[in-house]
Amino acid sequence: MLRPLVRRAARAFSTAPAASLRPAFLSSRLNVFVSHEADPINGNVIAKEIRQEIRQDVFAFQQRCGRFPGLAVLLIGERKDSQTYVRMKQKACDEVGITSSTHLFSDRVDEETILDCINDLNHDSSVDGILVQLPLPSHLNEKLIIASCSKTKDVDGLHPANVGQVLLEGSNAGFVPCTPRGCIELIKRSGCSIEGKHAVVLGRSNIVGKPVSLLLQAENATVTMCHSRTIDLPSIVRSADIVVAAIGKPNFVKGDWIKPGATVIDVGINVVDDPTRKCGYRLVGDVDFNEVRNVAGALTPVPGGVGPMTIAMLLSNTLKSAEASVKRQTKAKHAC
Ligand SMILES: Nc1nc2c(c(=O)[nH]1)N[C@@H](CN(C=O)c1ccc(C(=O)N[C@@H](CCC(=O)O)C(=O)O)cc1)CN2
Ligand SMILES: [Mg+2]
Repeated sequence: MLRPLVRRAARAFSTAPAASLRPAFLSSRLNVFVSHEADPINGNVIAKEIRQEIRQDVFAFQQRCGRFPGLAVLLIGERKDSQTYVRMKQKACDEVGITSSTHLFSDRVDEETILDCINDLNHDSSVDGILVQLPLPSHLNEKLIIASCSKTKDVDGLHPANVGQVLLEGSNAGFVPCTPRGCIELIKRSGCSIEGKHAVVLGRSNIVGKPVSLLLQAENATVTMCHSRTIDLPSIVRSADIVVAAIGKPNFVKGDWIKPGATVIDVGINVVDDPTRKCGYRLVGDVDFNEVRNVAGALTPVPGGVGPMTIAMLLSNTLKSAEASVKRQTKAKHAC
């Protein structure tokens, strides 16, 4: 039976060595495989703790600087999932005291209108962060639109200058993309040290696979990046101490691919039919949770794993941007 996530969550915060370090093992005396259920890494609980920390820092910022940090989100088109994520971002901003505005556009909007809006936001001193919700309708040039956001307000960390910074600086970069940063936080807070470990990343997207590989490498993991053309994926995954799955295929990673005791981070959010539910569907990750939980040392669920961390990291990046903006203004004042 699945252990309740909330009951197990305390372990994620504990500074004591987590049970995630206690792998499934072959008992030397009995020489039998002792089955072990993975520690669920509770992203909801960890993200809530982070939001509480951010809320305190936001109010301290307001006391010091006389204003709240501001985030502007552009939502283009009618995708239900994007609408949900943008609503979640607004709610999280409200909770921590970040001022948020949402700019809605029809899915037939022309590129010029989007670029004009971004240009206005680039010059609006009450806006510290600009985020363009992805994916975009296919007629829009995603690269151009992202690159048109000021790199000093790119709280998604997707502007080419910020992508380059992650390559050069790892987690010390100005804006680290939210989902990859959330993955690293979850690994660390689950009690798993990254240094010296073999990390296998499934997927090579710009938004997750590539940056999370760089961050893991910067934390001194030995990283193998796998993708749709990788030969014999299961045997590579089997050699991993840490697996990050971001391949976009429901229940793709199976239990017998996992080294006993490994830490498994599931980035996938896939919708599958479920006639037993009123809504007719449910969300599953890229990892076959029911199989992998019997082998892994620690495992993120979907929902309630990486997703909530993405939003917590966005709030953190927005506050960071506001602080950097105030620093730049103070420096410019003193230079006069
Ligand atoms: N500009 C961006 N676009 C997109 C990003 C991004 O980081 N920047 N990431 C994803 C979507 N996303 C945020 O935008 C996101 C996805 C999922 C969640 C989340 O918390 N999911 C919940 C389940 C929610 C549900 O019930 O539907 C969970 O996993 O528990 C947050 C943010 C693509 N686009
Ligand atoms: Mg891929």
